[in-house]
Amino acid sequence: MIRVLIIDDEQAICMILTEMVRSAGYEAYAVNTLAKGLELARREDFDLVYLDVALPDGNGLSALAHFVNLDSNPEVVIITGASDPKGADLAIRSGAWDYIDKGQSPLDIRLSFRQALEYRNTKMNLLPAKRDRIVGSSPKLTQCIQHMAKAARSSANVLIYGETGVGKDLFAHALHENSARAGKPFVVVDCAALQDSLAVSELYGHRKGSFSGATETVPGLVLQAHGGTLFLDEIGELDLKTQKKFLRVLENRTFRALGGAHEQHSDFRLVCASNRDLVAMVADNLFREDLLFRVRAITLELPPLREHLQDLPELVEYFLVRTCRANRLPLTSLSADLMQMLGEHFWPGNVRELSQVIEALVAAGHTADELTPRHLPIDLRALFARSKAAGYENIPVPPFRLSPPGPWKAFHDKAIITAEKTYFRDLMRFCAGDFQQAKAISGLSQARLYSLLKKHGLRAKE
Ligand SMILES: Nc1ncnc2c1ncn2[C@@H]1O[C@H](COP(=O)(O)OP(=O)(O)OP(=O)(O)O)[C@@H](O)[C@H]1O
Repeated sequence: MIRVLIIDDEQAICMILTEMVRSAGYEAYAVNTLAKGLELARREDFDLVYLDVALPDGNGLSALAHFVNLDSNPEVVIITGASDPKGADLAIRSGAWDYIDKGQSPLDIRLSFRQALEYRNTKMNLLPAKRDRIVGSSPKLTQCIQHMAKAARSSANVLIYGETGVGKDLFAHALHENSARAGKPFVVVDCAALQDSLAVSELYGHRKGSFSGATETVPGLVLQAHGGTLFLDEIGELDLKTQKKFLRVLENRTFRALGGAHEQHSDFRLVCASNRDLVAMVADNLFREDLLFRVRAITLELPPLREHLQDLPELVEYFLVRTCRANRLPLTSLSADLMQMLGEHFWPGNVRELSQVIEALVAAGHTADELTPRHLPIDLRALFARSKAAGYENIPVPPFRLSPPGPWKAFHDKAIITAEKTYFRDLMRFCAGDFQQAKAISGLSQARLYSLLKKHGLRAKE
């Protein structure tokens, strides 16, 4: 939807322009001071700005550059009650789309409006997207690239959704590269690795002496992203306390470092990624609804690889060339039956899994003229066979994790018990039940080995 901002202190002009915009089916917002106009335009995206010259708190022409350089890069039409050729010349040279006199006929004003919108439409659709390192030209992927490029031209917060390995990080980076902030910092926050106790210091920084061990004043990631893009990867992993604090930062882009006396400001554009279903997490009280609304002004959903298999040959070629080059090996190719096998696989790990499969293939078959199914690692061959036999529809989709993984301690304890059990089962199998040999290999004391075997229901030969 086209959005138009009107900045004029004359009520009548605001009404005429608002009426013109709304009757054309678009959104109009009118304010009567420069400060309010700038504040609104920095907060929200506009396609077109009508800017008066003589405003109560400043001169519109002098503020023109602030509007032209906004992330949304709106078209600006200067409106004046006292037009003069010098002012018109200056306005156009400074990036305004048009310069109109309030005394012009309504017909002329409408004509200028239509032309500005036509220009805007052409500009928005024709700018080619920089693909960064995104490979693939299927209709699905092309559409995602177009959405990404469109999102990049606004300043709205973007949430990138998709299963693991579909390219969320890649798209987040491409979005930054396509935005007006390209060339400025692109700061990644790995929310899954953010430890609860250190989250504040990592995000907002700390002052020297603010806690034992704080020997230096360190800027946080939020400040490092000033002028550029802050990318919150796996935002669903943020704990509720950190979510609450970050929501406040998002509202006005100000924060306070640990031990800091003053609020600091960071002008960052926010992009987030998640492979978890944040809506379900909201229902389970694991994610704040207000934060979700803020971060998903624009949503970009990336398809799993099995839904754009037309890209498989291009991706295979890309990873093959990349792997052979990195290992200084001659370029090789894939046999037709191997290609067919890859095309029939379900790809639960998506493009990341494909890149790993190609690396494994090259490692196993770099001396062969051609890579064939026999160069696939045995477990992959078995997996491919299983998924082929089961048929796509019988294999559970590796979805967003719909239920929370639960507390870390329970997960950790369970994982340890499983690993222990595997170890002692393997140990006793290797030793054919010989307790003394098992004791020697494991390095455990007699009593400890007994108790662990008992715990896991295993028995030794006396
Ligand atoms: N379309 C693509 N073209 C080229 N490489 C891709 C593409 N999609 C993904 N990749 C590669 O696959 C790997 C995984 O991508 P990425 O890390 O962006 O996925 P992700 O969706 O963020 O995964 P996760 O949710 O696990 O963090 C990376 O090496 C990335 O470069």
